[in-house]
Amino acid sequence: MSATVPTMPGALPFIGHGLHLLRDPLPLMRKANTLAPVVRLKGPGPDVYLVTDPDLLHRMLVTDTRDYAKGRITDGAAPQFGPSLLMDIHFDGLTLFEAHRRHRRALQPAFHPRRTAAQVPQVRELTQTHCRHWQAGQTLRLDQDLARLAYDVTARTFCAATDSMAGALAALTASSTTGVYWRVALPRLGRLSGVPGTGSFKRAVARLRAAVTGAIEQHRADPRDRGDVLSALLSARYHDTGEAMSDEQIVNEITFYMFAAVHGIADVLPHVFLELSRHPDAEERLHAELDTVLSGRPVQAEDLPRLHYTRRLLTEVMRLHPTVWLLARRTLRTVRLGTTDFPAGTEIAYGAYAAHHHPGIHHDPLRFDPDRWLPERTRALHKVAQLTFGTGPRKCIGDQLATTHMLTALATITQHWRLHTPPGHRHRPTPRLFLRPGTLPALITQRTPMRTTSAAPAQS
Ligand code: HEM
Repeated sequence: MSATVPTMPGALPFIGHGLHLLRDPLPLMRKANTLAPVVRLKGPGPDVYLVTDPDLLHRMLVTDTRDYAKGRITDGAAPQFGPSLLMDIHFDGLTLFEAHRRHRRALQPAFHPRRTAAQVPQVRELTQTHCRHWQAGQTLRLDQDLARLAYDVTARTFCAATDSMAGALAALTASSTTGVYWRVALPRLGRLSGVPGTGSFKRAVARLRAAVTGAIEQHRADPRDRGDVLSALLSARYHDTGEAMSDEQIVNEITFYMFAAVHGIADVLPHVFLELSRHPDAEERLHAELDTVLSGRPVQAEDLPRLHYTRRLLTEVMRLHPTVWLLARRTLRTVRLGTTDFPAGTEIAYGAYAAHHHPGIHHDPLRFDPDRWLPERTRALHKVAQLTFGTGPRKCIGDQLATTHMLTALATITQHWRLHTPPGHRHRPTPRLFLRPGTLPALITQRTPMRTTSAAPAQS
């Protein structure tokens, strides 16, 4: 079957492309786009087939999704976090597809838009408090500083929890991306105890699980809806049996959600400020929109749908710097992709980074252009043009929540502050499990929002 699939150049004996994937995978992803609809990556373990063609991606993720399991993600992450929605979930008598649908249906109400919108004041206040320690003229490590904000926002909106939970989340994030990535990139090596991040990662997961267990006890002792995700999961029920989830399952879910959620404010927002530093025209338009829509007052949930340019900017930053840049599937039966049949058990990968940089999907893909997301222009785009949160039945369940948190924090910060990377700063992102911004210094200056009389939606 694989005779028709070209192999990515540069494979090394024994480890194949493993070292490239650990060291500098982003150029490899762009190169794959130029080679073929499906490209073989060699590994120390089984070969992985990276799908780059947009129509094949759509088939794999949307129309033929029943033919695939999560594969490596489950192998790499489930033993550490416990099985949860992101991974392969099994219920007796149901196919993998049906089991996922049943589980997702029970969890979905926790992410209802009304619940998410109700978190805006909390996220705004946490951001305002966080920024109080900033001083004009100061240079910050933006990557570290915004990560601290992300831990606070995540701990409070997911578990109504305070500092100790945020501390556990910080420890997990610091130790995790390398350790988990090694397990996913090189599953066999990942089982060895000397793999970077392994010991501290396991301790950090245990610490966060203990903190979530403590939060469950507190919620049970005082059972009221705190507006957080945990309150909603405690009242979640399976539609067919009316059963609640076990506490262990809730801990699995919440631990993994928080692990994922941090990366919005912690990783996407630094990339936003990087792009604003590079594109003063975009910064000017952002400020103009915020001043027109907010007129100097703090952002509210009702403002978010009117921040059209801010949303486009965020979408474009996540196109160029997609946090979840590479994902995997495993075929459950023989599937045909293009002209090749792949037998059951084949490892398949897809990447938001590759798709977002594919010249057949995006015109001039390296160019930063928030207006490519204007409604009249998106209509012409391929269905897989936006894979930041995946697509199809396995699309991110937290996409709206993450977007709401990011927009709220971004609007609150940029109303009053400019954060510019110093001239000559060389951006070195770290693509591990998540695409992180790397070291990102930023000089802070203050700005005073213009107070306009009109509160009409901005036409930017
Ligand atoms: C900027 C932040 C985030 C990004 C970029 C992101 C990205 C993604 C992507 C690309 C997928 C698709 C996975 C696949 O195709 O295999 C996904 C799935 C998922 N995400 Fe997120 N995510 C983010 C935030 C969150 C948050 C806040 C949560 C909290 C609940 C979350 C929970 C999940 C879950 C549970 C899934 C699996 C959904 C399913 O299989 O039904 N993510 N995410």
